[in-house]
Amino acid sequence: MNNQPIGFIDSGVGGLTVVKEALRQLPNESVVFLGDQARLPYGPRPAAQVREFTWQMVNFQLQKHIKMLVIACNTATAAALPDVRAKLDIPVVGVIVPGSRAALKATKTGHIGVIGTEGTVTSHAYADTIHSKAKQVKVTELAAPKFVPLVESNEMTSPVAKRVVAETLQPLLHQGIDTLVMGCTHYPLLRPLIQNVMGDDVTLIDSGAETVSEVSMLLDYFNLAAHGTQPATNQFYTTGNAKMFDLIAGNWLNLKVAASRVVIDQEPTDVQPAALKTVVIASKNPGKVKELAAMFEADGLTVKSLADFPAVATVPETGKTFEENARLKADGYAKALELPVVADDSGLMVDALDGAPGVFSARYAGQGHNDAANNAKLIANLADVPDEKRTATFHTTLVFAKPNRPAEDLVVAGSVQGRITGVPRGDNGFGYDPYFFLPQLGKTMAELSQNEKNQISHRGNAMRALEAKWRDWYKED
Ligand SMILES: O=P(O)(O)OP(=O)(O)OP(=O)(O)OC[C@H]1O[C@@H](n2cnc3c(O)ncnc32)[C@H](O)[C@@H]1O
Ligand SMILES: [Mg+2]
Repeated sequence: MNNQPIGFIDSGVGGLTVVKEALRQLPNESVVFLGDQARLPYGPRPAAQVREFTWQMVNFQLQKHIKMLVIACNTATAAALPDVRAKLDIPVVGVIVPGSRAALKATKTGHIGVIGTEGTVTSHAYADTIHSKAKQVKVTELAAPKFVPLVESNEMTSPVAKRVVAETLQPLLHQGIDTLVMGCTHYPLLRPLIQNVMGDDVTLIDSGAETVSEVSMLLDYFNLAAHGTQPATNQFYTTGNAKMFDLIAGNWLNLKVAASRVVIDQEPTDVQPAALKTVVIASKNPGKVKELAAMFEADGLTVKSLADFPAVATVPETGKTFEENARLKADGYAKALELPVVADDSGLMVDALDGAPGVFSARYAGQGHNDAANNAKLIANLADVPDEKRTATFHTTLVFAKPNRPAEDLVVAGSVQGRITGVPRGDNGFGYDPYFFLPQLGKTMAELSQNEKNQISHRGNAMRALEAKWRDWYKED
């Protein structure tokens, strides 16, 4: 009997699929989980580097006095399990043998498919393990390098994920494969998509979940199981972004965790692949988010908005200018989320109303304000103003902020002139768009497509100013 925790390590959040199964099957056991999100994905890295990183995680876990170690990562298991097992005097469990065993049990056709990272697939760890037990079984291995970035950027159900999964798995179809090993602990988070492409006749093997049965057996064999007399305690650590970690754990695994960020290597880590970089558009206005997202997505960044972070406290817009408010929002949310943030403060300035509603554009109608009420108030206030005096300007200030470094904010602005009509036109856009008439086009802003609006709008102009500068600014560190 032993109340010390079991250590779990992975390159990212994928290993949590194993932890979740452990919490279910072994509720008395305490868990220490460490994900090396700052350096994922491990898949494309050389085996020697994966081994080095794995040892850094192992050393962190040893300081937590673990009684058993689970390498909840296929890439790390393939690269480092024999080495780690040889040097530690506690039991060390990998995910490849349990996954292989379960696949052998499930297959009837004798043809097993294995999907994994490049590292796992080129090591042939699954094929070798399966063949060491049953030579006649056919094994087809396929690398799915795009899956881990999808999961780590919280894109599990997006149309992109659907397309990537369908395209990746094509080579495995119509070959007589009746069992498919999800040879990466991130993949169970894509399980519905994978099952959908492979068809209901194919049995999916969750190698991580299978591993927990092995852990359970070893606890008994070595007489290491917890007493169950005191409540289990679970600790979660990441080398990356703790908020993102908690979000994925909560949304997808229903695990309420509050991860802590830790540093396990003293050397500065190398740059994360662009696909894993995230920028948050700190706005609650879906119209704005839609207009701003395209620019960053085109650069391969993952774009989030405040809708992805429902728990974050709203930053009050107490500034007197667009810039003050945009800075408040950008700095406030960047600090709270520990991520790069773009904030937009914008509004309509009507000359006949001395620049109103200005920074109060969103709240013009007061309590219970919304677009319709704001527009109604605007039109009422302009009732006696003749057409030629109804000139107005839309303005946007954009502020790009890095976490905890407000002094380095990147600030740009853009505007567009027009006239406030009496009769609304068009269904596109948002806010005051149906009343904002562009004489040169003979249309209101709401009669333009998204693309057309971006070409002439205040936000489009500000985005072009940002476009010219942000990459250099973003790279500086
Ligand atoms: O603060 P966030 O969460 O970003 O969202 P918000 O809608 O409150 O945004 P602001 O505080 O910057 O207020 C801007 C208001 O100005 C108006 N507005 C800004 N850009 C507009 C556009 O492109 N078309 C129409 N109305 C716009 C609209 O009423 C917005 O609610
Ligand atoms: Mg606002």
